[in-house]
Amino acid sequence: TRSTRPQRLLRAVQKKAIKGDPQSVISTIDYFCRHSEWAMNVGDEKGVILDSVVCEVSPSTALELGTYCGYSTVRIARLLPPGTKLITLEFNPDYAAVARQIIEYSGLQDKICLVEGASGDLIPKMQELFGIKTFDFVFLDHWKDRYLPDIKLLEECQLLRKGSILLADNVICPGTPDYLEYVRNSPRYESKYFKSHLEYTKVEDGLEKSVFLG
Ligand SMILES: O=C(NCCO)c1cc(-c2ccc(F)cc2)cc(O)c1O
Ligand SMILES: [Mg+2]
Repeated sequence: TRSTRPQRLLRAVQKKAIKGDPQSVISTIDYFCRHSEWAMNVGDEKGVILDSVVCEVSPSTALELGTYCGYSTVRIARLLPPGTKLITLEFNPDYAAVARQIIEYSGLQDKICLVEGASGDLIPKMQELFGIKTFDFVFLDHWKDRYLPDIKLLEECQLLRKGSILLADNVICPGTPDYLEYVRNSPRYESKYFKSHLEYTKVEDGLEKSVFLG
């Protein structure tokens, strides 16, 4: 049967990227998605904003919701200080299987822990599974209708601390209106919008950066 889009993206990485070189994995995926087949990675334009926030926060503990093929996972992990771990959650087993191979190809597997399952089920288990007390940084890039329930869950599970940074992809396209309304109006968050474009297109999209105030 016909290969899937994630499998074709993985094949491009295995064919064109330099093994053990995260930047070449990132560049190969961006080239493939721009010139061969669009895919829903955060991409190079929004990726530069993601990089700058990760460098600014320099997190000791980081969580990504929505791995997909591992593009942003590699983008984030390549910037993390030694000894820090990025936990990434993916519901779709086919996406997770490709992401594991792309993460391994990049050589960053020791900085990344990919967990398969629903974020709503896994978030309450972060303390027991990983001994995590709080997250310094959370990147939201999964189902857009899960952004709001999942940050409320992070609050309830006391996984956010004063100064924790949330960075959300796709707040315009496909859009996360209920999440935006919440973080922009809640007294518990200070929020800022970084205008950009939907990956590999001219369509408007952007990232919302929100600081949890405790
Ligand atoms: O659903 C998304 N992510 C979760 C996957 O499990 C997602 C979708 C899109 C997108 C798709 C179709 C379109 F027409 C426009 C945007 C973009 C993204 O960056 C995304 O993260
Ligand atoms: Mg996205």
